[in-house]
Amino acid sequence: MSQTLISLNNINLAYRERTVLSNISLDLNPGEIVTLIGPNGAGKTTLVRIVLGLQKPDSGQRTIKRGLQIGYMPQKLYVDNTMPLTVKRFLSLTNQPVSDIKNALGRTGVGHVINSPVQSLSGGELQRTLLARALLHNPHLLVLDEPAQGVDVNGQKELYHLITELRNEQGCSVLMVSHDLHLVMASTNRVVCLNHHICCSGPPQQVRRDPAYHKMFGRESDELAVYTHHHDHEHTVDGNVVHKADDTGDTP
Ligand SMILES: Nc1ncnc2c1ncn2[C@@H]1O[C@H](COP(=O)(O)OP(=O)(O)OP(=O)(O)O)[C@@H](O)[C@H]1O
Repeated sequence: MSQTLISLNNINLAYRERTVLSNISLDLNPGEIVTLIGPNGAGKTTLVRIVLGLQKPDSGQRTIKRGLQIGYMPQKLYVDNTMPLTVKRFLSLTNQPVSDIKNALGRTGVGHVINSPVQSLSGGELQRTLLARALLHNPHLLVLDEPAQGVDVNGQKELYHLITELRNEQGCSVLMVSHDLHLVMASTNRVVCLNHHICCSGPPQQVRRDPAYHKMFGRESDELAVYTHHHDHEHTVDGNVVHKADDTGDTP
């Protein structure tokens, strides 16, 4: 993996015998924006935690390029409402100089919130503050877990556009989790559809025509894509794969 930033090979993980991740192999390459999509409980955050090295898989290998800097934007931020915490103080916990904090907030479009309490931020301001925090580490890889949550549709488009701009400026790679393929289409090089295992992956235009993608997102996805094959497997409620008895083998 000379060029690859992080490589996952045959990752498996179960919680109390419930399969959460099955046979996941994934390479993250320089400069790529990779979007992980999948239904609630599909294992996206768990996979992100494995990528970050915060969670150990039951089996499989994670290989990381030496010296790789990762900036992480978590899905949720828990801040005690009784604890006074300004954005400046919150970002100072990264031990970065105030000038860098100001620059990062300015770059994500929220320089004006530097002295505001974190608890008072709007959904969009909070997401941009968390993005600024991830940028403070000058990352080679930005890992963003649902970066546009709590943001209205126009704000989401702007945020995904900003993520692409940051990738272009900084030359970093991006791994992000999203539920909205139609919104991330323009900002993504590769989509990985996860439902405990990788159901399909590829450029967004290809994935949105994939029957596995339709199977996963149901009627909502019908407006976006056209069936060309049939899906070769079903999922039980606990996410395990059951191959169809009459499968003819024309898998996507
Ligand atoms: N520490 C844990 N102990 C037991 N089960 C867990 C643990 N962490 C996650 N799980 C379970 O693993 C499954 C996958 O969770 P995960 O958070 O990775 O899904 P997700 O795809 O990110 O979901 P969402 O889209 O709702 O955020 C869920 O059923 C969850 O309840």
